Amino acid sequence: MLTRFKPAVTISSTKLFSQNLSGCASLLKPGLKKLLYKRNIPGNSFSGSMATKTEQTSQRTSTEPPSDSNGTGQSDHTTASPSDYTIVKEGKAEILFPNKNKVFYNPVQEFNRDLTVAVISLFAEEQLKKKGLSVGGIGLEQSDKETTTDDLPTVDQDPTHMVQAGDKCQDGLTVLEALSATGLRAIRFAKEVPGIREIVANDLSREAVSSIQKNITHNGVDDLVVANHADASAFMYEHRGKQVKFDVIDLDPYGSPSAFLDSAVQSVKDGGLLCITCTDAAVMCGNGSETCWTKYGSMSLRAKYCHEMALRIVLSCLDRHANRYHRYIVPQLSLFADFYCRVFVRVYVSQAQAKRSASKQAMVYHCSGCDTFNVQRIGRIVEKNRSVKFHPGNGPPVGPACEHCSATHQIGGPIWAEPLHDAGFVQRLLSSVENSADRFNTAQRMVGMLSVVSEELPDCPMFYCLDKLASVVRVNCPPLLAVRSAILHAGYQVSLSHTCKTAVKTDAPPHVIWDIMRGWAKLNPVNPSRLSSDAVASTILGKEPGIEANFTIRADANPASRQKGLKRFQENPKYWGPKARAGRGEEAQEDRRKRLQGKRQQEQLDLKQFPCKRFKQGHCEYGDECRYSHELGDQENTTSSTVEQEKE
Ligand SMILES: C[S@@+](CC[C@H](N)C(=O)[O-])C[C@H]1O[C@@H](n2cnc3c(N)ncnc32)[C@H](O)[C@@H]1O
Ligand SMILES: [Zn+2]
Repeated sequence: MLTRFKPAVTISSTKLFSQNLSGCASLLKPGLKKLLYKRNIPGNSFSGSMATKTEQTSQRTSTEPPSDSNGTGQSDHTTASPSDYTIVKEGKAEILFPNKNKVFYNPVQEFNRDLTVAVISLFAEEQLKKKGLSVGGIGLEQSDKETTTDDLPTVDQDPTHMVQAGDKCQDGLTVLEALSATGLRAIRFAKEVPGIREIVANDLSREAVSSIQKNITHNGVDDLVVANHADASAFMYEHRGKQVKFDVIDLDPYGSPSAFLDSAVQSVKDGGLLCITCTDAAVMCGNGSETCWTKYGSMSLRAKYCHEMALRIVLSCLDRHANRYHRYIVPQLSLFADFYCRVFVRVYVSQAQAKRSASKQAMVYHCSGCDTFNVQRIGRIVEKNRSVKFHPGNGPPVGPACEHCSATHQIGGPIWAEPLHDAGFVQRLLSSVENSADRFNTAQRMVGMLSVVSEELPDCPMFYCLDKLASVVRVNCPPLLAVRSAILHAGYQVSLSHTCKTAVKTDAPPHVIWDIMRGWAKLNPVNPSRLSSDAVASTILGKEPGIEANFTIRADANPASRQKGLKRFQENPKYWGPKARAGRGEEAQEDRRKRLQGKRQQEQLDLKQFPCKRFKQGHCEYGDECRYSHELGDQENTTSSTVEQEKE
């Protein structure tokens, strides 16, 4: 059983809570009056109409600042000295971070938090517009005048209708940061997102809630942020059904969010926004597909497109959770950054729309020999006149063996096969960040990444990776622009993916891609001795191409984000990676991590300087995974020049 509602206050203050606060408030000292008023907010505002007395009491007590871990019943902010904390500044927030590492904080995730502030600001802007209010300071004032998007009314620029960050807005958003740790995110939302009515910063750890409370006071956001001590799932379940729900829920757990998804999809308002982080990317990238199955209900694959597939697995899982409650998702933005997935999705209620979800999900047939992939939708919709019929998908799209190399297929999924992003939303987000870059420390990276995202082909799940295509057929790696041009010359579309800098995302069927590689191999002949022992390469190159590839460089083959020289694919930040959980011999682990950071990678790099003997002799079964170099002679030059071009 949960113990979260166990009051940690003295009996006299608990008694006060059970009385009518407006009646007794005048008897209290001003400071205490403010504190009690604040604690009472969740019960009143989330219940919308009138919550039952029991509900109010339990919610109020759940927001009590917890006792310290030594069980004195006294919140440790009354006893701690300033030397117990390090001050961390991020955005407009200043966080007192406990030196004992009892509470979680990962500085590397600043990009994640910046992005979330930008996304929620834009979401708030769109929601408030419907209520005749406009928001200031998020870089959209100009574009608002220029574009009237969606079904939103135009808002006059009357200053009395203008909402600023930091001010409480009665018509504004209710936000739940369900796994808050220090409260950093919640406090940043309070200070940087305009149009906030209330934010609940929740955590299960007593130390964390104590830290949140301290930081709320330190930042002077008592009127906007409430600390709450509860299990996130239980708290969200309390706000499903007829209870008034949250406009925005942020989930930023240790590892997988899977345990929180069912409650999250139910406790967000119709049309509300979920912001979800997954730092268990490894399991979604094929390292433990059985674990991926237990957490997300999908099989992951070890493939070059695995980071995009990870995003699609999370979205698939979210939509399937939502469907159980006649809900469905619409992704706004889905990013793979550094070592984690971050998805922003809106959740809507509609039984009719939820029925369409099977046709938005797909299985992936991945060739174990040449990495060709085929996507198979699970459902099929036939619409005629006004009738809509739902059928199982037709398939499979492949035979028992790969038509290109004769190897067998692995089956991955289900994955989300619809677009990862809402193009309009991404465009407006990009404008907002460009026009107010000084709001964010990581603005440059945000602009670069959002620019690549805005160029991604929306209807082409997954992609090929240029170096992998080349290594499969044992040719030197063609320049990215040459392959992109060949695809365009053949009459298909092509784009990059924000998840991989050598991605070839295209609507061209696999046989066209292999024809292009055959064409490249004709221009750059492969040493026959290399082919003789490689069944995959010799099978693919043994077929005559159906089309003649044209590698003449086209101007439209160079994406705008690349021409502009934007910061699109950043190097891993220092000490990157998911941080260890708080309070578990953390210091030692952290030190160890810093000591070892990059060491293994360095060792790998060192070995990569030596040519692989097996590869030289014609066959290395380790392929891309080999610790030694497979880049020999002229190959080396072409590959590095491709990378150089990418860096330009
Ligand atoms: C990764 S940290 C959150 C970091 C924070 N969002 C940030 O940006 O700095 C995860 C937090 O979730 C809390 N937590 C873990 N399980 C929980 C649960 N079931 N309910 C509520 N909080 C939980 C942990 O105590 C920890 O503080
Ligand atoms: Zn194959």
